[in-house]
Amino acid sequence: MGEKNALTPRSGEKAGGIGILSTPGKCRSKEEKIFVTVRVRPMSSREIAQRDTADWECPDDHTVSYKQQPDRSPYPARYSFDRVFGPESSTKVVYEEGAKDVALSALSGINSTIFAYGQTSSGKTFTMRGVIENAIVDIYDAIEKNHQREYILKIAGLEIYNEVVRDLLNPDTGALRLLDDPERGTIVEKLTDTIVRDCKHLRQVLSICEAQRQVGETMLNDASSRSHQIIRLTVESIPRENGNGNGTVNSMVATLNFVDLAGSERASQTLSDGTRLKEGCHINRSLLTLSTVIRKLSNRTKSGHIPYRDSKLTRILQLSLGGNARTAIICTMSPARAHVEQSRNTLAFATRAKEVTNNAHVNLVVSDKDLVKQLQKEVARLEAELRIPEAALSSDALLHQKEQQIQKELIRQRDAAKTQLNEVLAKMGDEQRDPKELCTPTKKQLLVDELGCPSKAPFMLIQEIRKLEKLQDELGEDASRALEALQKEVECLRLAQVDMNQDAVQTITKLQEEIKNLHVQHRKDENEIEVQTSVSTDVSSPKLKTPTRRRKLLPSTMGSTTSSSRQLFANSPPCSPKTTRSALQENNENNPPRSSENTPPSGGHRRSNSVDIRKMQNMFKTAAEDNIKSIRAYVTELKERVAKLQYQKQLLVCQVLELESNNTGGENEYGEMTPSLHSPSGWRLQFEKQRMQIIELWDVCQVSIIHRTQFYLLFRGDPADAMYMEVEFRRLLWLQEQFAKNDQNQGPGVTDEDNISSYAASVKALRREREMLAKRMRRMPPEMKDELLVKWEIPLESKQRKLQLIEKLWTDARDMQHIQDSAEVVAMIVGFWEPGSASKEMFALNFAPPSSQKPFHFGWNSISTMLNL
Ligand SMILES: Nc1ncnc2c1ncn2[C@@H]1O[C@H](COP(=O)(O)OP(=O)(O)OP(=O)(O)O)[C@@H](O)[C@H]1O
Repeated sequence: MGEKNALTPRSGEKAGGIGILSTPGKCRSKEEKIFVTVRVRPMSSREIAQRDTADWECPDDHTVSYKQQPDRSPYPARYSFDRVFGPESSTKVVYEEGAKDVALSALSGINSTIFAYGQTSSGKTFTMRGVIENAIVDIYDAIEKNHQREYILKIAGLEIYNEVVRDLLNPDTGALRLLDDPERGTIVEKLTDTIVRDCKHLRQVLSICEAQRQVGETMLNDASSRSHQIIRLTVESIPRENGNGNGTVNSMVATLNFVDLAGSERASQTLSDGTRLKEGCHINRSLLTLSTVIRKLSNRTKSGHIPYRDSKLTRILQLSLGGNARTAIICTMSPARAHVEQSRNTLAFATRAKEVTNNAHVNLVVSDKDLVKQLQKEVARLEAELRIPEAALSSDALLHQKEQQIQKELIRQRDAAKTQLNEVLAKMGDEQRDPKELCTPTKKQLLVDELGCPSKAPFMLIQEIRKLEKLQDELGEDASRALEALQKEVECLRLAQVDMNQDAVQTITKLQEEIKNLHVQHRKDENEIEVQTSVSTDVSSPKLKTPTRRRKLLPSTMGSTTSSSRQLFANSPPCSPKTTRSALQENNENNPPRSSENTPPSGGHRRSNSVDIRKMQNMFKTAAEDNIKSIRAYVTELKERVAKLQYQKQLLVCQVLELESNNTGGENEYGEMTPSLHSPSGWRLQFEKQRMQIIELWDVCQVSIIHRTQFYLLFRGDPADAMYMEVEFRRLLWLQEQFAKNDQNQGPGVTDEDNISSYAASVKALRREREMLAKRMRRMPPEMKDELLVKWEIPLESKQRKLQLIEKLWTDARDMQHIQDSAEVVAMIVGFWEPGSASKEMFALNFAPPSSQKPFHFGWNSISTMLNL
């Protein structure tokens, strides 16, 4: 019991949070087993008179053993418990060593229960009376010694008689109802709680309870308790100093239950009938439920329903049985041989009870008054925060600061660009207006100085203009992006702070207005620049062409003029996925990144004058983070829509093909006559032939062998498959054509990575797929693996035997047995083949070259992934 003192709370411990302050709070809970002791009473005079013998003995403080144990008895001869008290043990010792620690926990805010269990006349009432008396003395003693806290004790008494709950302090109320409280568990409605004045008053109240309890005479006990009695002490305490210094008053509240159960009895032994028999039935039934609850709790590994609700006793004691309470059970037994069977039952119950774990914690409460005070403080604090714009609108202020920084930066860059442009235009204007002036020594010299070589001047000027144009474009894009992102951030903030005070709302509105103005101002400025650009472009007569390669690499919104990018942003609602971030993302995902490698160098201008996109992205990253999910969902949805459209398109292609074939009167594209598709034999022939062609084309185009397997196993000759066959055939022809074209065009500097539809890239992809399948073979059961190796004639001990096997698959397009076997092996490895599990509509009929498809997608579920869109 000593280690359980660890549960004693420190004084001034704080409750978890405002939400639970009005009800018992939860602090430092600890799992702890029920403390189980056994008390063997002396032989009663009745037992002695009947010449019964004492068959039980207590060899030590933890063991009780049966003296007359037969050799082959199914029962244990010895039982061990936390403490065993022999017939000579006094009740004081039983209390001190078996109940005191638990009883006094209530003073520390921990719920506690002590109950006596045993057969009738085994000494439960005798023991509990002593335990209660000793506990009262100790409780008052402890209260007197504790000068730091003030205690209030309340007492209530109830009995459960024939499954009816009665108030022992107010018997006239009749049957009491049990109610379920989410915080406190089961509560007894209208149970009288009497505030105890002092120890003497407590004893008086206890005696009233005792007097009210149902007692009757039975064959075994002259004063047998016919009901379960629960005496409930409620111990509340508050620190005398009234608070812990931080405004929270720590009240603790705990209940201490003393439970004196009615004893289990056998009608044969008690020779009861009539009323006693009925009582005995109720007693036994509720004790049986208690026993079941204990048994189930003791075997928690087999989680299951705990039937607390099957009896009033277990409902009321629910917290004490596996819940928020410390519990001690004192099992009483007679040593007499006549009761050996009942005693064994008691010991079995005690053994199970030892395994039940409770989870007690200190219960803290804050009175309503204190709670109101605390909430008032919190409200005042929040109000004060809202009144101070800096504090309440810190995020707003930060945003404003950012916006100002960006604005400054944009203005600075715009001015720099303008100045440069003006300078260049001035020089050019001078040149055009008065060519002679250029020949004047000063001006000519100036230009020569500036450009290095007079003969290169026009070319250099064009270069300068080109750089400026680029700069303007970039600036415009950057500004649009920045403003859009800013607007979005403000919008999101506004939405999030709808409930903010009026000040905040006004500030936001003002900020938005400012941004709007800035946007208008920016456009105005930009228009000016555009006008100047067109002037400069006109002036520089040779049309400046962006190199084709660059145009191809840059997405339209990045590579074209600012107006198109503005259009994109302008069309997007602020919080739709198509905001700045998504636009950037889409560009990044679908196009090569705009890195220094892909963007032609624009001198030092970009570095020095352009807005740092990376920096800006980082600035807005946080705000955009939340939007990413919706962007992804949006993109996925788009992909799926595209996939569906693609599929619809393919169906149309098939219909056209069908019409074509009808129009040509059964003549195929090779000028051969095809058998009628409407006759089964005709279709079969056509199918076999087309399948052969497809298999050969797969081989030629180095198509994924997983794809081949899927297709081969799915389309087995059903006439309804005609269009799928045709589409696959057309697709492969197209691929073959593409490969031929690409291989012709492929120059020495172009790698396979550049040219994803090259034959070489497909070969590489197929090799990777084979390697992956070889790795995947490891998951197969060894016997199955060996069987396959043998079948495919791979030596079992050879190196890389799995890869050897995979490399043999799908290699002979003309051998149908080989194809069939290959398909089976691939399907087995990938594990996707379950006949009937896949629909043909889900099949990937993609016109993308195989090398650009992701080869390792298993399963048939996602159209978008399968179509690789
Ligand atoms: N440890 C003990 N030492 C001496 N006498 C005892 C002891 N335990 C019980 N007795 C006596 O045995 C008798 C039966 O005890 P008690 O009424 O407490 O049994 P019980 O288990 O409460 O029975 P029931 O379930 O029928 O109410 C009483 O006369 C009591 O005084």
